[in-house]
Amino acid sequence: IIGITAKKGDNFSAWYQEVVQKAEMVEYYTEISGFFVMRPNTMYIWNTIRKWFNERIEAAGVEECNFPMFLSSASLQKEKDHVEGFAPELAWVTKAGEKDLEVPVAVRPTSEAVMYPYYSKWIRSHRDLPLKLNQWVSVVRWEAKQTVPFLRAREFMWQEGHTAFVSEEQAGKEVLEILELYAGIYEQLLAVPVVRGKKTEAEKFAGGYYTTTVEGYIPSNGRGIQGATSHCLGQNFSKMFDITVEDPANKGQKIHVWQNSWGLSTRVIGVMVMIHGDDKGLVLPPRIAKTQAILIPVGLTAKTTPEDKEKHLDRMYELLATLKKAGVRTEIDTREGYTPAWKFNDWEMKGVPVRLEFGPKDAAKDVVSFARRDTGEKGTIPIEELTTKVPELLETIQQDMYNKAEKTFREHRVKITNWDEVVPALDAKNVVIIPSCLVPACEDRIKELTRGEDLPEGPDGLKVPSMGMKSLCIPFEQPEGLVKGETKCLNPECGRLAESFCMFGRSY
Ligand SMILES: O=C1CCCN[C@@H]1CCCn1cnc2cc(F)c(Cl)cc2c1=O
Ligand SMILES: [Mg+2]
Repeated sequence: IIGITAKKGDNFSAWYQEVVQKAEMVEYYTEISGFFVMRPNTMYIWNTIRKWFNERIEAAGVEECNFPMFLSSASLQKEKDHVEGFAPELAWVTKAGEKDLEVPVAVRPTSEAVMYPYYSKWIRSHRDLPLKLNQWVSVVRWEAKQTVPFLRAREFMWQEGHTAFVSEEQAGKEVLEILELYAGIYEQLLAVPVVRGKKTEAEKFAGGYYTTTVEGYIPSNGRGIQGATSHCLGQNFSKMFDITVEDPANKGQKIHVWQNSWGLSTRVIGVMVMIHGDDKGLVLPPRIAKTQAILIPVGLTAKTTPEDKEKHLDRMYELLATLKKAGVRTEIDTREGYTPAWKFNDWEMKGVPVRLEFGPKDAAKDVVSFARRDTGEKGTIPIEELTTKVPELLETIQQDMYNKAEKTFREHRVKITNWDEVVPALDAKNVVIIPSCLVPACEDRIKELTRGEDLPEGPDGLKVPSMGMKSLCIPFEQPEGLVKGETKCLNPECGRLAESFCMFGRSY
């Protein structure tokens, strides 16, 4: 049988793996585990994101570059303090052909160590600032954990932006501008709501000064997920890599530049699949759908004469041309030997937002029958209104998908000021927002205190997460009710004063 066999509600991970393969988005690269083939349906989405993002960062003065994919252990040494935690993820090339390399080289897991020696060479005077470069590449991190398509892979595509400024203020301003673009990719293209905030000291990028983040929520398992990050690196890397300019204020003095780095990866596609998909398969937000509408002939039977069939199909090709001219990415499915029902299933599995059925009865009434993929709603559209009604319908679907996901996230983001309500809230698939002292040791203790009892292996090894909760971010949008100097950190064993409300959750 075609279609998805796993049910999203009872075996989420099996459902997810089935959907991304049967919707022809990825193949598992069975030769080497942890790697995936990105197919055209995925690349269309990634390229739509890339166009949208590039347009906006170019307008902000960011230029494109492409640095080598290998880095030397010497340059890695410069950032050894925070790299040691990552060392197990580094992939090394030690041989060329039969010969050992004099000096092994590492495959880039991120490109600071590759790029910043050149930032040091290029940036001499404050007139060389701001320097703003971005590259669209893939990186390798030899993950030890179980890999999952899009969400955790040993090689993934991303963009990494690396910028340098003369002052903390200029850097700080850009960090937030980029973060807002990341939120835009999620909310405007992928119809996925995100919470904007700052990572705690425990969760930030250790090599940086502070990390801002957009955090998503997966209703199926109640987990939080990091969506993309925009870091202010402060002067940490300019001190490691000697990136300085003359101080215009007083000669002979050097200023270490203030830097940012920001990245968004193909993980965003996995988040979109998990949130919008259903038991029929993928549900694509129209703005990123390669095919927005699929025209399917119906009502043509053995009794239909060849002339009538040809006349009918000719009319459908006219509809196809009309819709394409109106800017609707439309295809027509005239495959012989497959029933309309089979075709409906196939295109539903691939997540096409709108199905357009056209049969002799529709032709007689000069209408086209439509079916929405997201809600299943059906109806008819007069043919002369197609070029306005179908684009409108696609925009309605885009907004409805976002609003539905936003409501779900909002309803599962609960403010809690009584510790005893925390674990029940997590077990009810919520993320929580609690008063927190933001101290790393307190977070570690909270993780231990909130481990659920290990649920028995669910069906087919689906373990509902019972791990403890991690801090996800300190939301820029703070709830009411925290009185500085009075409200306590919610961790009953802590006793410190609360600094901010902090969002915590079981997470990826
Ligand atoms: O997150 C981003 C956005 C784009 C540019 N980079 C930053 C920081 C990346 C942190 N990070 C993340 N993962 C890493 C893995 C590694 F194996 C090594 Cl050696 C280093 C790192 C590492 O520094
Ligand atoms: Mg990692």
